[in-house]
Amino acid sequence: MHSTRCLKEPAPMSRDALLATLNDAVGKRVLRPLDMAFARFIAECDPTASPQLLLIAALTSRQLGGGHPCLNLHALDNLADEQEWPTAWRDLLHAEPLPASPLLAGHDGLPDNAPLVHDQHRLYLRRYWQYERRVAEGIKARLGVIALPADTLRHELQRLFPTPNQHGVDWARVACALAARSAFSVITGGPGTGKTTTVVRLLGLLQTLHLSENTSALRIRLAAPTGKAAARLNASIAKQIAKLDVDTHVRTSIPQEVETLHRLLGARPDTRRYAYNRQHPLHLDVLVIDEASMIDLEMMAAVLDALPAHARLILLGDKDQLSSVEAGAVLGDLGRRADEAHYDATTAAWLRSISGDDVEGHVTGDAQPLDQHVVMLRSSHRFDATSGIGQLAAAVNAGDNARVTTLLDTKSKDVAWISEGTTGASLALDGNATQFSDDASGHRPHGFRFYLDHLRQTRPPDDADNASYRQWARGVLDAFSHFQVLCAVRQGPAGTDRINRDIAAKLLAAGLIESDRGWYEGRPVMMTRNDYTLGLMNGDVGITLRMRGPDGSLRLYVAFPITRDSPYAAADDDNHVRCVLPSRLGDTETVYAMTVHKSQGSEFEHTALILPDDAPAILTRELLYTGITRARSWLSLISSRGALEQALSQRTRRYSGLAQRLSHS
Ligand SMILES: Nc1ncnc2c1ncn2[C@@H]1O[C@H](COP(=O)(O)OP(=O)(O)OP(=O)(O)O)[C@@H](O)[C@H]1O
Repeated sequence: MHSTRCLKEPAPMSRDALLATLNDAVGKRVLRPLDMAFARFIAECDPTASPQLLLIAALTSRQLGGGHPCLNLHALDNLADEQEWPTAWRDLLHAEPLPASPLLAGHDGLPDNAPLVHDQHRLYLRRYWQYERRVAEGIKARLGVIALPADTLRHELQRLFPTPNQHGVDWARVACALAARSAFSVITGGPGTGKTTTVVRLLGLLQTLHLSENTSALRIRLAAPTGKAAARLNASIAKQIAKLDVDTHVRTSIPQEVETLHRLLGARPDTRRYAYNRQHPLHLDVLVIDEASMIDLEMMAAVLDALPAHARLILLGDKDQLSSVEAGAVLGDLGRRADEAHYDATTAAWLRSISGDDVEGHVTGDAQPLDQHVVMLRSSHRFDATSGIGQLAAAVNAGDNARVTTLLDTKSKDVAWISEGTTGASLALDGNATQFSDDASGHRPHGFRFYLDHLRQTRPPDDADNASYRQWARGVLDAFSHFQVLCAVRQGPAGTDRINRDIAAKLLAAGLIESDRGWYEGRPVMMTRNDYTLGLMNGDVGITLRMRGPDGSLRLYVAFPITRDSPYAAADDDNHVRCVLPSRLGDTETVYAMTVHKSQGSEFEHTALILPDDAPAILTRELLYTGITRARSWLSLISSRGALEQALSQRTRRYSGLAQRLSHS
């Protein structure tokens, strides 16, 4: 469509006729009611606004619903096909130039009250244009090189990486070296590639370098986008700090507490504003954010706004995972060139002299400043060469259909493929254990019977104290987190709604739960919205348990795991459980099965991933990869061959201008 844009006149169409097509599109779910409302708002604000302007307003708004911060005018053809736009719109969109209107600002953002901004070949709602610019500016301001004492750096790197690397370049060492000399770095890699281990070494290095010249330590904060991800990093970081070979005062100056980004920034109920911002920056020198693939554009803008100018930002995450639920694909944009690395000759020479790593094979002529701040960790220490999960994840990432098929057709110790005959609910009780080859260690995957048996077998006596009940609740929550069913969609025969109902019915029939409706003991629920009053966030998972109330009676409560930094974490209680009456919980849903999107930031010993046959558009390589990599020890994949092939053949694409803004820094 772009190639012909300047050749045609817009097809005549009245505003009313256009608004009628928008209305139709809402009926067909091509547009959201919100997009229609935005077009109407533009029509009301500017009685002269052309039909073309109203249409691009609706489409730009619609893009946000699909996670794109902008409407890419160079991709109109693709979008029209993907999103099934009516043909009546196509002619209108061919018109060039875009109509002049006080409601449409240029790339300088003027007029500054215009709700739409046209920058290069992209159209934005102003708020998202501002976020993107602020993110780009915040990152660009940190792309300089920090001068470091070379001898000390060399010596400390040798101390942190004492064993010579057998496989050429030690990417963890490269990550530490490059991140040490800059205020912005991205460390990306798949599951178990050593991101946490590397960042702990990096923090040890930064703190050692700093303390060699200063008396007070660097103020370091660790954060993650969700409570689950924060809790996971909390557990792994503590282990890695204990192993770190640095002086004791350096080790004790590295924090172990990981907080959620919302809490770090001081989120306030019912507002998008945070307590920490440009006017009131955070009190820190180094900020590490894990699971950065989950950070959307708006959140990243808020983080960069709140970061003091001198502070370093280190992002950890897996660039190949699904992007954030909200608009933007920040880590994907930042890491899009990470596979090849694209270092320049200066970076390569510096690395050779400092860490001894030879990255010559990753030097390219088109190296960009951002590339010098991105390192990809390339081998998994969690999945060995025989691990089905590890090999499958790699083959999916590469889109290698033949390899995926070979791997799935071979019986393995940790992957079972069920291509027909079950919807997934039937394996939910016992976890499909018979489908896996024997594990030499005797470990077996479990299903939901595991936590429900645990619930019954470890229940405290009626007269037990509150602490015993909380300890019990923690144990049940831990047992529940062993197994999770993941679906690609919510609706349809393989969607979470249906699978949750089916699983509850099976558990009821097996006598494992007392009801499959309303609130019953054992019911797992997920928060579907942030509740700042209760200190619970969208995505938090709790389990309904009969527990002791303040009046001593036993009642149903929902027990949620909370992070140590939560205001509800009792100092005298290591169980970190928050118990809430079901009647106080607003939006929740049953969560034997959750969507892959919601599972980001979590891992389960055994994951059952169900792909639908009736929702091909949703199936992408990133979704499949994200679902597979939620499994730590066992994966049951329930999918037809067709659904798998569909997922492998499609990529998730987010239209954004961030990469381009950063490419000419
Ligand atoms: N260079 C290494 N050599 C050997 N083992 C390592 C190395 N780096 C990390 N490990 C081990 O591999 C495991 C995974 O490491 P780590 O938790 O740092 O990876 P990650 O990328 O952060 O994982 P996740 O996917 O859970 O975020 C840990 O047990 C860690 O001790």
